[in-house]
Amino acid sequence: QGLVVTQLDVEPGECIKVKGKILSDAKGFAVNVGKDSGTLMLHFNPRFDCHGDINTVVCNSKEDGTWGEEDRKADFPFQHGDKVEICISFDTTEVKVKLPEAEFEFPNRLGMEKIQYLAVEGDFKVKAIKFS
Ligand SMILES: C=CCO[C@@H]1O[C@H](CO)[C@@H](O[C@@H]2O[C@H](CO)[C@H](O)[C@H](OCc3cn(Cc4cccc(/C=C/CN=C(N)N)c4)nn3)[C@H]2O)[C@H](O)[C@H]1NC(C)=O
Repeated sequence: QGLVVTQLDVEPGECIKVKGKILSDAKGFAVNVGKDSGTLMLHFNPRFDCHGDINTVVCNSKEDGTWGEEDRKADFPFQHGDKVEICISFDTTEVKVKLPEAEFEFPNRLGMEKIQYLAVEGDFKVKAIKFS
């Protein structure tokens, strides 16, 4: 189990910054934000080699424990061993994942108005978390 932060109150326009390092033999990692583990605004899941996906960012939402439709992104701006800084922000229509050289968007399917939960899972070593 990775880092889990609960009792957050992140509002639209605010930013959650996760700094860390991808393991050198990473198969995949995930950053989840939402209400709790069963209700996710965004499951941001870069896959190097897992579930049959190679170098693919898979995004999804989860409502009361049920996954939504997956959204596979074209961009894969990650490499084994990379130090990454991921900024997550949202508004009522979409959630954005900003990296220094890439940006991903995903619809705010559940119309969530605040983020109360953050979890980082898989082959990623969290160095710092910043809320701004
Ligand atoms: C083709 C067959 C049917 O279709 C597949 O059906 C699978 C099951 O539904 C989906 O997979 C599911 O997709 C979900 C998103 O939609 C979640 O990602 C879920 O994972 C949840 C989960 C998270 N976590 C923690 C975690 C997260 C990241 C890395 C690790 C560990 C790395 C291990 N490191 C090693 N070993 N070095 C661990 N555990 N489970 C995944 O199982 C596939 O996408 C889907 N594929 C396609 C093409 O449609």
